[in-house]
Amino acid sequence: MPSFAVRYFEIAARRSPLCVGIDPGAEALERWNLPVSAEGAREFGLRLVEATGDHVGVFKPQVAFFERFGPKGFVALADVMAAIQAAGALCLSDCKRLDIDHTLVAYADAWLGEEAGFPSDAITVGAYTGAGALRPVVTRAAEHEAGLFVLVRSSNPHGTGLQTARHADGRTVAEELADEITAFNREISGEATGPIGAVVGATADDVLSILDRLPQSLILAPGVGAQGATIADIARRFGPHARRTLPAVSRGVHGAGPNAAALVEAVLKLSDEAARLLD
Ligand SMILES: O=C(O)c1cc(=O)[nH]c(=O)n1[C@@H]1O[C@H](COP(=O)(O)O)[C@@H](O)[C@H]1O
Repeated sequence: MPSFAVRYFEIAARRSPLCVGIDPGAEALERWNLPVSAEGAREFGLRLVEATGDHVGVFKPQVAFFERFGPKGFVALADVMAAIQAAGALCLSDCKRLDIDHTLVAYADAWLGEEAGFPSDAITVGAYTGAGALRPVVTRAAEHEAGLFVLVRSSNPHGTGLQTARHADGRTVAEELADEITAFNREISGEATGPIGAVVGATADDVLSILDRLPQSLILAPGVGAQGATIADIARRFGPHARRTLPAVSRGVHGAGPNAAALVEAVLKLSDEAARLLD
């Protein structure tokens, strides 16, 4: 199987570079006249994938919105993941796992590879325990041609202080993490795009020095739509790095629902902007 990056570039060219989030929060479920339950979350995900699946390259189910319903929520998540796969799209499971290396092995078992509980094309992870702690999950991702997206610069205002704090050598915490990601990617993939991507919010203004340090990473850019950023903001803020960026949109798409035609229209409008502005 080709690497996650190769699979992404292929489907982005054929369908869209957009990453559509599946976030069945209570407000979204009520808007779609669905019960706030595991069944409602399942229906929400299945309808979104059914309506837009032909046009979307990557779906990103946010695991918390399923996990909140306990075991039934996890069954619902598995059904939605199966629908994503059946639609020929990539599944980026937004589970944001984070721990010491020993425990991350169990998370890798849960999310990466055919034998995993929730086999995903890619997942999101945190790195507060240090990039070195990610090694087992990096190894697993590389073995299974899966992708990892490490949270480097978040889209929310609360992360700024922590992520832009400076080391004695002058690099910010986010820049140091970016360097470590690139070192991993070089080790695994030589000069090619590696399995380790980065999450860099579309809302942040100070990201070029981070992106310059991530030449071999795909970039997941949440914050478009409900959090106030636009695709044009990504083009402006990310500069030459925009062409390997997945703009991530959740409420900005499903807020157009539940009507299927309106969902498709929202996806096509954003996809068209992304194809024009991010290339
Ligand atoms: O990793 C993420 O996807 C993520 C990182 C981040 O810094 N900010 C952020 O909003 N996200 C996720 O991206 C999605 C954004 O949703 P919307 O604001 O509705 O488009 C949510 O699922 C968030 O959990």
